[in-house]
Amino acid sequence: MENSSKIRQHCMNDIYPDIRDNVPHEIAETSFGLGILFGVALGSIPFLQFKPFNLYILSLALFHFLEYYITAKYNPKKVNSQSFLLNNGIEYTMAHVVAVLEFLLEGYFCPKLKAYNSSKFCQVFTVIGIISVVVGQLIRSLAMYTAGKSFSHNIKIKKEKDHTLVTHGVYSWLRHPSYFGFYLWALGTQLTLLNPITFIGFCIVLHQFFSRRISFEERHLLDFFGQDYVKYKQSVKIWIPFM
Ligand SMILES: C[S@@+](CC[C@H](N)C(=O)[O-])C[C@H]1O[C@@H](n2cnc3c(N)ncnc32)[C@H](O)[C@@H]1O
Repeated sequence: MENSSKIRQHCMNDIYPDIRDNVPHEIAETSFGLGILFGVALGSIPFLQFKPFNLYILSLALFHFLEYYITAKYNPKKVNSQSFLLNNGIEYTMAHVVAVLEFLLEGYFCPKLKAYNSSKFCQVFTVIGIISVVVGQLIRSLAMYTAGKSFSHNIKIKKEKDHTLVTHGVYSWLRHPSYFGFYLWALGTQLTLLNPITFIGFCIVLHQFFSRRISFEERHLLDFFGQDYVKYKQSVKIWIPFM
């Protein structure tokens, strides 16, 4: 009884996601698909020679699931089927297609380069990659949780009523923590795959992408929050290299 009145109150406060943007069977299918991918990648680790590939698939499935889950839990008014970020632009899809191709080609022609246990060199890079993926994912998810209603996957060009300047928690030591987390996560996936070419490619593409995105986003944040954003910008760094 108490539960149902709470739910009614939430509905009245418009806290629940708009069902028209969250078609239930689509959300169920996507979550199921990501869960299957995660389960297969995890379950087949002991049987496959190229374990870095399993770790890569695990990190991809978890990343896309968490994008929707954290938005749904901490920013439910903004969640929609696109929040999985599976349609994250042609560049994102191409980057991962090229990464998989590099992995497969190098795995075929130079299998020693791809086997985690073939040398100390491979082990060190795989471990650094896994740590980067985990830390990057944690920072990204923490940023989404901390920013709450002020977070949106699309950059806002008009200030919404519930948009406040976030300067606490992870935002007090990184100015764009979700981008920093994504940057670390993405480079970590390429280190885990032991992919030298796409690692360098990701460094260049991500740097260009975030430079453009941050300067556009900050123009609007200055517009929304004026002097408060100027002060914040002066005191907290981005920490993405060369930005
Ligand atoms: C994809 S989120 C990225 C947020 C932030 N750049 C980050 O990396 O954590 C983009 C939205 O967050 C908002 N935003 C960015 N920094 C913010 C801050 N410190 N406080 C409130 N909103 C912020 C922007 O206005 C934009 O609409």
